[in-house]
Amino acid sequence: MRHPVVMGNWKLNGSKEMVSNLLKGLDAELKGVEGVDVAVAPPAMYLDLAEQLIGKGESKIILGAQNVDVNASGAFTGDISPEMLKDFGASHIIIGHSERREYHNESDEFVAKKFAFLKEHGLTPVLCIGESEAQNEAGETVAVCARQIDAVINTQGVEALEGAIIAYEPIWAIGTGKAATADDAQRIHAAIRAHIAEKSEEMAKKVVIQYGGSVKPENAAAYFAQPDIDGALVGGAALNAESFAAIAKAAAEAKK
Ligand SMILES: O=C(CO)COP(=O)(O)O
Repeated sequence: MRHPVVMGNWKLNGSKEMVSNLLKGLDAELKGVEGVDVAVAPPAMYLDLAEQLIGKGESKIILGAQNVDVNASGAFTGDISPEMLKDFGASHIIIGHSERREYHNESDEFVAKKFAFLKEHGLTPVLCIGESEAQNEAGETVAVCARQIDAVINTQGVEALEGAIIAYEPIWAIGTGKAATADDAQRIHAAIRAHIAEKSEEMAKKVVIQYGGSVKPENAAAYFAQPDIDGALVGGAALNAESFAAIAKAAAEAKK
């Protein structure tokens, strides 16, 4: 049985005050909640503060980050290494988010390199995949997702997925309020799993696949009721302690 993981991607949002209020609120909301891993990915600037606050709290919130670069140290202005993320207690690292693929021209190959680098340093990659609206309308969804995953499998072997998380995020559903239906998301998740099963049935059964794209407290339970949806990667609704905790609680309830 796969353990559900609900992760909040805060994107480019936050201030010291907001991080402090959100994490304190979340700690209170999540007290006694079990059966779900809850992670947050604040902007890198706030990892230090987040690590301290999470350490003081009672809920076992997992600290994550939104990106990593592909060099360990040296003359790479502006980059952040896996060891730096580890230094602040961040373990679950989002890579390949569609916003980075689009605004920073990150290719499948570059994202796969990040994946390998995280694994090498004992960190958990949260690999985002997903199709654009045009690709969706052209019926290319599964092919796009398969290509994005194959960039990892073909260079590192299917075993590289051990312990990693895949986040299926249809681009047209991100921040639009136009969420995929639970049935459609389930169909794609099952297809992603089937694609991985072509290489390893065991890995396909084990790997956690989150859905992301306009997940809210109102629609979360419907996703988690699906057999192949193991959690969520949440944007907007993760910026509010009550709504993010409600999504985490829905996952814990559905996957009991
Ligand atoms: O991109 C997302 C999480 O990584 C989803 O964002 P929203 O939940 O705001 O649609």
